[in-house]
Amino acid sequence: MAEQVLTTRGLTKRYGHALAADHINLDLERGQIYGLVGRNGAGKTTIIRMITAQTTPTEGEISLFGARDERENARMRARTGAMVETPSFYPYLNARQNLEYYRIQRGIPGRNAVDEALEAAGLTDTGTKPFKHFSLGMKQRLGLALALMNRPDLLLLDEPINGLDPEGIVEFRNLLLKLNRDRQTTILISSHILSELANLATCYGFIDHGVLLEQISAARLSEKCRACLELRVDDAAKAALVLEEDLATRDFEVLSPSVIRLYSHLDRPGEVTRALVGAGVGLSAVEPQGANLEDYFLGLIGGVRHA
Ligand SMILES: Nc1ncnc2c1ncn2[C@@H]1O[C@H](COP(=O)(O)OP(=O)(O)OP(=O)(O)O)[C@@H](O)[C@H]1O
Repeated sequence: MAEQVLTTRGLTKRYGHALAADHINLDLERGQIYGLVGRNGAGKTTIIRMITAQTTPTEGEISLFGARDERENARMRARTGAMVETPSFYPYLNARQNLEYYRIQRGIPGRNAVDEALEAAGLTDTGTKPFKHFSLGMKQRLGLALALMNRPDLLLLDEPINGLDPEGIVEFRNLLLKLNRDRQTTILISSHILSELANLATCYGFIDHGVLLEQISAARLSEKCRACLELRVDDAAKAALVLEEDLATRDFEVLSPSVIRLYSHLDRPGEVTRALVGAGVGLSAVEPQGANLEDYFLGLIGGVRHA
């Protein structure tokens, strides 16, 4: 069985009457990259801050690496690294000097921790350049390096991609994929833009108004977002037979006795209509469908995107 890295049950945070996180149940297994997706103010930061113990939950439980109580959790937190707010770095110090400062402050043994972290964050060639001259992408990578200095097994990243240009996003994504592959680091990463996490997350949790609306694997999500023709028929079993025998396709799903999703013949709806009607199937609609990832998320929260 895969190792359970993080479990939350009923995790709740209340600020006055407002529920920032409402009974959140998360399950992260070793090696997963979990994308926590929600609009600004949905509750992502609050959840991450409860996991890192920067904020106390109003109610609910957290278990890191199978810990059974808060004392064990406190020990297990040494196996985590987090980047929640952009850390404050010294503007006149370079990447290495900034990390060395934090290494000593946090009591992390071994000077090679700094070199390893710089390497893992793709920052080995910044030389003597002071932090104040770093691009946003470099700043974010230094934040990542800091979170990696203790070689964490669980990495918690709050909106690390926010504001990066497309090239910066790809670079950051590749760094995380490499960490995940080489060290089996489990990653929880939040974003308000679902597509930023595409090709990265292996599992998604969609959050809105503090509520975790859905957890879904990346494979299942891309299946759900696959382009198709939705056929509304009077007899799905009979229609399925026609698709198999007359159109020689099995690439469809019967959703209900009257709805079929056909993933082939996308550019030939006329052919599909002729075959079904010709075989006596009552056909009331043939509709091209296929949400992209962002549409799926918006459909789920039922709202308009907020900037
Ligand atoms: N310290 C606080 N006091 C009062 N309300 C807070 C506090 N921190 C967060 N909130 C509220 O809790 C809700 C969730 O905020 P949170 O920062 O967790 O959302 P988020 O999804 O991380 O959004 P963002 O990306 O904008 O930070 C918001 O309505 C926010 O105003």
